[in-house]
Amino acid sequence: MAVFTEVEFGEADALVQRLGLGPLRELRGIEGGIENTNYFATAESGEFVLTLFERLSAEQLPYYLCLMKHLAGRGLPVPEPVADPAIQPPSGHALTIPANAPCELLLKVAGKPAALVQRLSGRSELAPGTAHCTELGAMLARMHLAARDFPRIQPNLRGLAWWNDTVPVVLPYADESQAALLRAELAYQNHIAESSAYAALPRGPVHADMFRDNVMFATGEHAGAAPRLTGVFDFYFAGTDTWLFDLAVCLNDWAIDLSTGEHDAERADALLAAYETVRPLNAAERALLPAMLRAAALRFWISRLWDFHLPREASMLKPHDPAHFERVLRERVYHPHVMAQSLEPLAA
Ligand SMILES: Nc1ncnc2c1ncn2[C@@H]1O[C@H](COP(=O)(O)OP(=O)(O)O)[C@@H](O)[C@H]1O
Ligand SMILES: N[C@@H](CCOP(=O)(O)O)C(=O)O
Repeated sequence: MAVFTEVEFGEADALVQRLGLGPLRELRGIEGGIENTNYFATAESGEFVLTLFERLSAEQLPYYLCLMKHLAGRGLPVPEPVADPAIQPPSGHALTIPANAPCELLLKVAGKPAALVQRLSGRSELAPGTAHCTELGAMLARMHLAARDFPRIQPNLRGLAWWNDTVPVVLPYADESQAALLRAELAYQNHIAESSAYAALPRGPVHADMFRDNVMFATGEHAGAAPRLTGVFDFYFAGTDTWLFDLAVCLNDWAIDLSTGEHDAERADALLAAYETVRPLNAAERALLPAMLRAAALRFWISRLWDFHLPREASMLKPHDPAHFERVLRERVYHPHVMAQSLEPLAA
């Protein structure tokens, strides 16, 4: 469970009343999550999630919150943040908004930057089948397209620069074989990032952490009904990056056997085919998919090593297992062609 900062009921009540949502009825710390403090907040006018940001700064947050609002406005199942009526949204032409321009969605609670977002319905499916992967793949592609005209730009803060900074920090905790793999993979990813094929990849705002536990499906529908995706949350690792990296993050979580780290071809096929019904991959993306699957595995191996060996204080905390992404990375390095048969031949 992760509540790094305790919030007084009275302070949360004053906030929801100021935002015009009526009195607060209940405030409950949320289990799960490792980055931020989260509470379910039930107010007279509805159900919300109150998030206090523990690592991200007030300069970085407008990008995430405005992206959520942008996507919700385009009909994507994303929690819409509640605006503070006391803050003027930036004016001017949408294309000119700097990433850190003042944002009416950014609040302050217990001295920390915070947001209050709509609570989504549904439940995460931690053992997804092909039908869940189909829903996910189509939604991911729709999200990429819907974010194309989002007017702020902010790099993926857990991208290559962060990997280069953080690998030396975690190396002292790695054994010889792990250290060799971390160094070799980092060198490989730096090499890929300098290639012309990489420069040709389409990019835009991406979620970059769309794991099983950050997606919800409808509950209570009749037995045998096809799964229906009802929400995606936790946009706080989002950033401007390649769409292919985002797809690779999903494949490495939704289409992997969690006990072995092995590729699951059926689920991968379903996810990729659904993605391509909305947005077919181009030739550069097809060529670099194996490299991006490795990049996505490396990214989460590093962050898990970092969280595991350099933990923060928390009154409720459940760390993720770094060894899982070490296994996934080894699988991706040893079996680079597993996705080849999932890619439909390019139309002539
Ligand atoms: N908008 C939302 N609607 C419903 N539940 C949410 C929402 N946001 C977060 N949650 C719940 O809170 C938990 C932790 O949120 P998460 O964003 O993953 O935390 P962290 O940012 O710390 O990783 C999720 O597993 C989910 O149960
Ligand atoms: N999904 C990442 C870490 C972030 O955790 P989340 O609970 O915020 O999704 C991982 O599994 O390492």
